[in-house]
Amino acid sequence: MFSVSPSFCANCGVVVKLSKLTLSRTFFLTVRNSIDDYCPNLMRGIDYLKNPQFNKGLAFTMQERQALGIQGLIAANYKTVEEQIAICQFSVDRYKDPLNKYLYLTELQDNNERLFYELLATDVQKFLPIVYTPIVGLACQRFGLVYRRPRGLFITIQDKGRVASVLRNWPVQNVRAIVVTDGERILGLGDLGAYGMGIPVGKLTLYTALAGVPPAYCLPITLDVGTNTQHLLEDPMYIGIRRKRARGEEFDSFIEEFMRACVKKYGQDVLIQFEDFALANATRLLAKYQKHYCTFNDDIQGTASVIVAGVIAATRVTKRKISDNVYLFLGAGSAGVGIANLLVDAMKEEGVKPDESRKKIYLFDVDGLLAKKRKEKVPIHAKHFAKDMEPTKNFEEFVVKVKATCLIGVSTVPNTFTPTILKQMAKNIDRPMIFALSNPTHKSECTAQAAYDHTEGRCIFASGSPFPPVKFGGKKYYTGQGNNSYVYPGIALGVLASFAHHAPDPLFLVAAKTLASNVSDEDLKIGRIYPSLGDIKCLSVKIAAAVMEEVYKLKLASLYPKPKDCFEYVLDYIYNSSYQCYAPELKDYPPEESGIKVKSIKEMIDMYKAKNKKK
Ligand SMILES: NC(=O)C1=CN([C@@H]2O[C@H](COP(=O)(O)OP(=O)(O)OC[C@H]3O[C@@H](n4cnc5c(N)ncnc54)[C@H](OP(=O)(O)O)[C@@H]3O)[C@@H](O)[C@H]2O)C=CC1
Ligand SMILES: CC(=O)C(=O)O
Ligand SMILES: [Mg+2]
Repeated sequence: MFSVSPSFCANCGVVVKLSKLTLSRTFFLTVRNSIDDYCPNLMRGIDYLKNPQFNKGLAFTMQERQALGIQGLIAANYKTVEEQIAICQFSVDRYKDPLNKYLYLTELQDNNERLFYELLATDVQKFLPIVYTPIVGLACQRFGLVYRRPRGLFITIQDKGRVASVLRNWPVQNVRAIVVTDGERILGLGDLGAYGMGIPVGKLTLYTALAGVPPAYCLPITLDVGTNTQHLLEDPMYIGIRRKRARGEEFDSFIEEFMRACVKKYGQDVLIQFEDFALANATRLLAKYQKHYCTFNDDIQGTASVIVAGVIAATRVTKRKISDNVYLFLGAGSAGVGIANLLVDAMKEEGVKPDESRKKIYLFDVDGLLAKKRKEKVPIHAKHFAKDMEPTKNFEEFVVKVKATCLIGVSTVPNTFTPTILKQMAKNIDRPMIFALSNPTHKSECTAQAAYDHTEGRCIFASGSPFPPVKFGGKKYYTGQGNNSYVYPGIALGVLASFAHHAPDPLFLVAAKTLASNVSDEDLKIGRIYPSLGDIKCLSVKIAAAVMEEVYKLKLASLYPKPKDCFEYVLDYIYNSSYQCYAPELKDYPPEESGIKVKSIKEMIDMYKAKNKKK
């Protein structure tokens, strides 16, 4: 903590008084951003209401209303943030259609950013499925309907040659993290083109909600290179350019221009997270840019990290080492091969050589087992996992043949882990591991309940999207969410806090180990191989601190000297979503009161519900 008084406005050169405020470094950075981008000397009172970074709704005190000149522009009543949260929770609950819940939260984010993040923090378990998978998938499919206020930047293939100038239109100057998609493989929903914007927006919302990355640092981008989905090209609501996808040189040179423009505008340490690109481009672009930019592919590396974490945590239940398992994948794309590669790295730490560990990993794609002799080509990114075995397309038989102990579904095809397959897994081993990772929920390879039902309740289960608790043998189990959201926000935070200029694979293994070490015995007892989402922010800070240590070890940091205590440093760095005070000099006034005395958010919601019922 340190005092800042006074500060200097980069826009107009006028000294801005932030006196008498002791500001955390985070707040300082946030305020600086705000000053740079929204010079208070240019802001009129109404702008405090219109700008989601500043807006507090009825939580503006009378002193603030007078000081900012907004008295009368909002209703007279004062509401505490707790009351506002209660109203929001009540409102979300009133919507039955999940898309309306999504819309409500999006509008809140667009109107009052701090309240939005405060609300999310009250119940991550409840709100995550709305702003993220599965409902974000639905929102993407209906994005023409959902799209209202601009959020995120669209750069189209028609902007080729002018990408830098489009990037300049983004109103915030010191962006530090970009999540970019081209919309070709949105969750397991296929090519949604420009409708894919929901994904970078949702992913970056989690940067802030789960890891406290200041929202002003975050820029969601959709590279609109067309779509091959015919019904979208014919959809009158479609918001993207109407053409088939750019491929080959046209696509590659566009991406190249985009990457260079990002670094030119935001510096060499701007973090660029690739999200939901289709297989061929995802693997190729990662290989091309990984060593030259601060970039990672979440579907490949983030997913690998979270699943390896789950496998490590499960060793405490199964009493088998990572290398004691036989891994069988349904799906050999970005996620599948990413996980397989990181499993090999994890087994190396158990003293198993890569050639040996690869023998324990089998992958299937649409054309069956990745076998050297099969007539269909084995994709280049997965060649090292191809087996000297007879080709087969019979997954069910193969589960028996290799006595699989861990099934990993990343195929986008629902219900492919059939009852027969699950029963066989229970015959293969006492505690089979079942990862049904395809998103959103209706794409999952099996449900949590089916996994328990067909393995006599002996499985260890995780899914990409959340499932309700499982009932089996008179007990309730709370299965975990094997989703990259457990790690990518924390990894990004560590990379940003250390000003790393690369984000290589070892960071993802470190994150996996940190995540696994935070799974408690209680978690394992109730069937979860991941920690409760209630502690996710603290977990992200731990992951970020561990990532920072690794960044320094690998000499990738640009922040020197290295902080003495990375955990403390990260804590000090993160965004505080509490409302800020805009009239500090009047701080001594008696506190505002809303007039209704209620004790808790729950009590307030009950009150609203009771009133609503009467009507
Ligand atoms: N839980 C999580 O955190 C994450 C989940 N995912 C989910 O995993 C799924 C896959 O993602 P990703 O790997 O990026 O996608 P890709 O398109 O890269 O890979 C999909 C793979 O599945 C294979 N496949 C498709 N249909 C079948 C089938 N009927 N039988 C066997 N294999 C099949 C494809 O084979 P082919 O190439 O031959 O067509 C390909 O190998 C998505 O649903 C996504 O939402 C992804 C990332 C993170
Ligand atoms: C979770 C995720 O990144 C995906 O399904 O693509
Ligand atoms: Mg993804």
